[in-house]
Amino acid sequence: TRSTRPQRMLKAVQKNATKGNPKSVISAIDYFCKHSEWAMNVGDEKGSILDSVVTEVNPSTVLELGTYCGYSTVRIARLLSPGTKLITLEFNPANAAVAKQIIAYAGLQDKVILVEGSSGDLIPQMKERFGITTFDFIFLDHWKDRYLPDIKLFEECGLLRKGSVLLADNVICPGTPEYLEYVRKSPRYESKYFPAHLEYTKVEDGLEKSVFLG
Ligand SMILES: Nc1ncnc2c1ncn2[C@@H]1O[C@H](/C=C/CNC(=O)c2cc([N+](=O)[O-])cc(O)c2O)[C@@H](O)[C@H]1O
Ligand SMILES: [Mg+2]
Repeated sequence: TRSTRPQRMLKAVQKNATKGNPKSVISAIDYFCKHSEWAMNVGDEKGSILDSVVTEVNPSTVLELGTYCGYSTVRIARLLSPGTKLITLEFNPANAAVAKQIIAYAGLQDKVILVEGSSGDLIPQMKERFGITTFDFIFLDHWKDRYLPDIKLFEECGLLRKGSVLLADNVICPGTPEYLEYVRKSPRYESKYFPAHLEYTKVEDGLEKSVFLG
């Protein structure tokens, strides 16, 4: 049977990137998406904004919703201080399998805990399964209609503290209007929009950074 796009992306990484070199893995995926097949990675332009926010926050506890092929997982994990791990949630086993291999190719497997399952089920388990009290940094990049229910779940589960940073991809395209309205209107968040473009295109998109005020 024909291969899948994530499988072809993995092949491109294995062919064009250098094992153990996260930067080369990121470049190989961006090249694949620009010259072979578009894929829904956060991409290089928004990825640079992601990098700057992760560097600024320098988080000790990190969660990513929607691993997909692991592109943003690699971007984030390569910037974490020694001993810090990021938890990433992915409910599609085929995508998780590809992401696992891409993360390992980058040499970042010791900095990543990839959990198969849905955010709705797993978020309430974070404390007991991973000994998390609160998250310093959360990257939302999963199904867009899950952003709002999941941020409310974070509040209900007491997983946010004063200063927790949530960074959401695609708030313009495909768009997350209900989430955007919530974080911009709620007195419990200080929100800021970072304009950019939909990965590998000229279509407007951007990231919304929301700081929990406690
Ligand atoms: N609740 C959940 N728990 C765990 N994993 C979950 C999940 N919901 C989705 N996922 C996984 O996250 C990925 C989906 C991302 C949706 N992004 C998108 O739909 C998307 C679309 C465009 N686009 O159409 O231009 C551009 C983008 O940057 C995008 O992120 C898939 O791998 C899916 O299996
Ligand atoms: Mg996205």
